[in-house]
Amino acid sequence: MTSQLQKSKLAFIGGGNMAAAIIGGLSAKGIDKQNIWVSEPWEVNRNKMSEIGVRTTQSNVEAAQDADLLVIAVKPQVTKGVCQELAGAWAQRSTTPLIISIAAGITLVSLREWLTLADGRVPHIVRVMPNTPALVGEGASGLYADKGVSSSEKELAAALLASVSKATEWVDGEEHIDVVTGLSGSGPAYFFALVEHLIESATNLGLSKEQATRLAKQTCLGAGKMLVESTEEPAQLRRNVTSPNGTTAAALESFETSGFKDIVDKAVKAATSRAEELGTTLGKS
Ligand SMILES: NC(=O)C1=CN([C@@H]2O[C@H](COP(=O)(O)OP(=O)(O)OC[C@H]3O[C@@H](n4cnc5c(N)ncnc54)[C@H](OP(=O)(O)O)[C@@H]3O)[C@@H](O)[C@H]2O)C=CC1
Ligand SMILES: O=C(O)[C@@H]1CCC=N1
Repeated sequence: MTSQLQKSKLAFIGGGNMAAAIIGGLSAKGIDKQNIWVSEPWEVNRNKMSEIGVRTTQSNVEAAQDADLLVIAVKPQVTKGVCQELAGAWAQRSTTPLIISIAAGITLVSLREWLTLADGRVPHIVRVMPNTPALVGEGASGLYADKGVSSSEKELAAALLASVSKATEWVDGEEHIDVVTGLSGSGPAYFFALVEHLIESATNLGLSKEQATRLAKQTCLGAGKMLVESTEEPAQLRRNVTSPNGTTAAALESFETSGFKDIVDKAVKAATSRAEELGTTLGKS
């Protein structure tokens, strides 16, 4: 973590699942919780944040007061209102925080318009697509900076995400943030769904749910660790498990006969398209 991040005042607008994951990861990394403000209207989520030890408020404007870096962590559908509220409150401020928007699909064109101050100034904005494994310091994040974002601001944004992510990737086109959303933003849910199905299948075949759960979870973790730590390609790791005419070959053939590649391809495209659609229906494309 950079010293600049350690001494920055961080504000999170919205204290839901993704904010909790990032803040939990930051807190585990030892960042000063007194430097983190969260605004959250829902008392239950606000209390969860208070229990972590960060400062909480119902007021977005109060959370954003004097912030160096502000994370917009509300649903895409409420992003416009939040941005306009903040822009209104910042009219008298000589400086504005670096904005990090994690809202799926919401484009820089929209964010810029909604965040423009009365005197025409526009805060600097970085779009980021993180994922919930940030909570355990194993996040994967894609980033794209608006024009005008300085290299030190890019470093600050990257430092925030890198402190909770093992893969922090600047993408070379804004539209690629939607692809990151379809890959790693939504990705943890794909693996959770696969594990749910594995447990159900093994339970139906006679294992106890508890045993099946332990074995499936550890298989997922072990495979993930090999993917990250091995120098071999995913395809080679797959081949290493697959004995000719053995059990894995039988399962993989079944996957392919059921159209596995196509199923995954369609799912990633569906998520990517949904992100694009959110951008066009909720804002400006
Ligand atoms: N969850 C994920 O895995 C990921 C999510 N994202 C993005 O992160 C953003 C947040 O998602 P997620 O954390 O899942 O959503 P959540 O609904 O869990 O969190 C959003 C929080 O914002 C609160 N909120 C609603 N309106 C306001 C407001 N006007 N001001 C301040 N807070 C408000 C909500 O309160 P209430 O419930 O009362 O409405 C809620 O607690 C989304 O834009 C999503 O696209 C990005 C990557 C991954
Ligand atoms: O499902 C969603 O829309 C958000 C964005 C990526 C993960 N969750």
